[in-house]
Amino acid sequence: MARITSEEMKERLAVYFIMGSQNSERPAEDVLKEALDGGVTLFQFREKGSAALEGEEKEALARQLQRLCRTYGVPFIVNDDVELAIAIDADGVHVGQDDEDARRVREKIGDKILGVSAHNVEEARAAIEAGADYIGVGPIYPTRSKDDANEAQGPGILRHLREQGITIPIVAIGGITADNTRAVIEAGADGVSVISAIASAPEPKAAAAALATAVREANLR
Ligand SMILES: Nc1nc(C(F)(F)F)ncc1COP(=O)(O)OP(=O)(O)O
Ligand SMILES: [Mg+2]
Repeated sequence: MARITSEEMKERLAVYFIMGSQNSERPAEDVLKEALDGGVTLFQFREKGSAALEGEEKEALARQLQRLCRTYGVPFIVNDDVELAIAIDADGVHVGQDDEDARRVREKIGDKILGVSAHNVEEARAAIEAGADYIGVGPIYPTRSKDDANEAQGPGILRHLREQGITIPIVAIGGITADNTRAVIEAGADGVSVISAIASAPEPKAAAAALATAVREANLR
């Protein structure tokens, strides 16, 4: 299997749903199915928080959600846990600045998708050097989904990265909704990643569809 192309990566980043067992009162599988029906293009399993599953329970949930994504042809990305991603043959991993070194992760995962969090030009350039296929930039707006999140940066960081010649596929993260999606796409993001905008929505399918429409319309401008 070859590395994903930049063009396909950008398409996959359009509506990037992220969740784990702690992000909804409902079973994760039910929420994910509705999100996939609504048009989610990429999924990240992010199992974090004080009551996060561990060990066999975490792997069992990962495999369950991976199976669901496979039926929709949507790539399955694992957050932080590189060993789990390899054990279940996930489609990729996402690591942040405080996780395993991205260069080391690239060596371990071969051609799988590698996503890296970046907050500035230096971190973006380092991620590219390390072999990232995309970078997650944010939090763009205040978020309640990550208790150790940095200060919200606003869409300006996206514009700044593009002005500094960063051309790697970028997904915006942090407080993203269908209402602010146009601003982040116009500022230079290729897609949006969300947790609560879908996982906490009364209708995850409609929420995913609204995000997909907002990204599509912003790209037409
Ligand atoms: N999980 C993420 N996914 C993305 C993605 F690009 F995929 F949208 N961007 C950023 C993060 C944040 O990654 P990190 O800084 O390690 O914190 P955590 O492990 O708590 O998520
Ligand atoms: Mg992390």
